[in-house]
Amino acid sequence: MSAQDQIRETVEKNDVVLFMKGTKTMPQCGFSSRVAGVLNYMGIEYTDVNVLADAEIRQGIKDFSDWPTIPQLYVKGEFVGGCDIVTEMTLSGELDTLLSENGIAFNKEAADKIREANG
Ligand SMILES: N[C@@H](CCC(=O)N[C@@H](CS)C(=O)NCC(=O)O)C(=O)O
Repeated sequence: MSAQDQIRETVEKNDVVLFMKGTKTMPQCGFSSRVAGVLNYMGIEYTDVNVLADAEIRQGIKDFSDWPTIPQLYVKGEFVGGCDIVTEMTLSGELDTLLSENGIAFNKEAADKIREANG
């Protein structure tokens, strides 16, 4: 299967996917660590894809989204953004809305705590 087919299948079969450097339990880059940390803290179930394990996926995900960097978050097959966008969306409450609209469970109190701590 080509890298593009593999990526498409992954984002179609899993509600929330984070393409990242390292894993959700052992991130290997500060940007990936920040996004995984938010998702972990908010108790969101997600699939992590370590792009450092596969050079074709690392390049392929940039081509797939036409976005030059990693991490990349997908919800229900749609590209959401990287670290800056996910951080902004967390602080503005837009991420809560997006998750709710897509029926993705998350811990609202934890999301509120992130906002309180960064408000
Ligand atoms: N501003 C970016 C920061 C992410 C970033 O700069 N990632 C770099 C360094 S980890 C990257 O993916 N470079 C391409 C690569 O390593 O393949 C964001 O919001 O996600």
